[in-house]
Amino acid sequence: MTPIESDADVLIRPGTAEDLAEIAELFIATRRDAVPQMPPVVSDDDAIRQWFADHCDTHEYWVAEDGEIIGFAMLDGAWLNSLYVGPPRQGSGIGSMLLDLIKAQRPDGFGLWVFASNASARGFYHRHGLVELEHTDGSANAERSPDVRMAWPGQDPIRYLRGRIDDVDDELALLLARRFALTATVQGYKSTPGQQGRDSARERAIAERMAAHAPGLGADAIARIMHAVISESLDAYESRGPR
Ligand SMILES: O=C(O)C(=O)C[C@]1(C(=O)O)C=C[C@@H](O)C=C1
Repeated sequence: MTPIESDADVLIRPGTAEDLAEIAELFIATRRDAVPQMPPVVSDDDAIRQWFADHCDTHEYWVAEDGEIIGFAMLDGAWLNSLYVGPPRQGSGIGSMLLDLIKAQRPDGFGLWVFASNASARGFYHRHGLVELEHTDGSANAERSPDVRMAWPGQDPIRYLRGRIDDVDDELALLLARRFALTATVQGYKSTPGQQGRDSARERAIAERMAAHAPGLGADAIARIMHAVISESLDAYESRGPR
C-alpha cells in the first residue's frame, strides 16, 4: 500500500479489518501502561477485543507501523475516538504524525474527549493547536472520570465553533421549551390567592442548585439568566393561558 506519510522507518496507512486484532492488543497494552494518568478501562480484555472486531466498518482507522503496528487512530465522523501510541515508541513523534494526518483528513475540524488526569495528552493536543471546550465531572463516561472535550477547529475556526454553538443551542431550545411548559403547568396549581406570582426564595434555590452543576458560571450569573427565563415563561403563560 502507498504510504500516506512516512519517515525513515515509520509508515502511516489506513487500517484494515486485518489490523484490528493487533490494534486491540496495542490499545489494551497502552491503556494498562497509562494508569494512573488514565483510569483503567472498565471492560475486560476479551470485551475490548470483541469491540474492535465489531467496529471494523463503523469507524475509520489509521495505523503507524514499523513492521508491526506501533500506533493507531480511530475516527467516527468528526470525532477522533482514539489516538494511541504504544509505550515503546511514545515521545518519538508518532502521535504528531498521526494527528497531522487526521487534520488533513478532517480540514473542517474534529473533536475528542481526553481524561482530565491525562496531563501529557492535554499538553500534546494544546501544542498541536487544539482547544478545550468543555470540562465534565465524568458522570457520562464509562470510567466515571472527569474529562475534557477538546477540538481542532479546522481551517475556519469561527465556522467550526459556530457549528458547536448551534449544536448546544438546539439542545438548549428543547430544554427551554420543556421548562416553559413546566412553569405554565405549575401556575395552573397556584390559583389560590397569595400563591400566585414569583417566589424569590424558590428562584434563589434554583440558581444555587444549578450552580452545583456549573460552578464556573456561579449562582449569581445563573440567577440573572433564570430570572429572564422565568419572566419570559410567566409572560408567555399569561398571554397564552394554560395549554
Ligand atoms: O415554583 C414555583 O412556584 C413556580 O411558579 C415555578 C417558577 C419556575 O419557573 O421555576 C416560576 C416562578 C417562581 O418565582 C418560582 C419558580
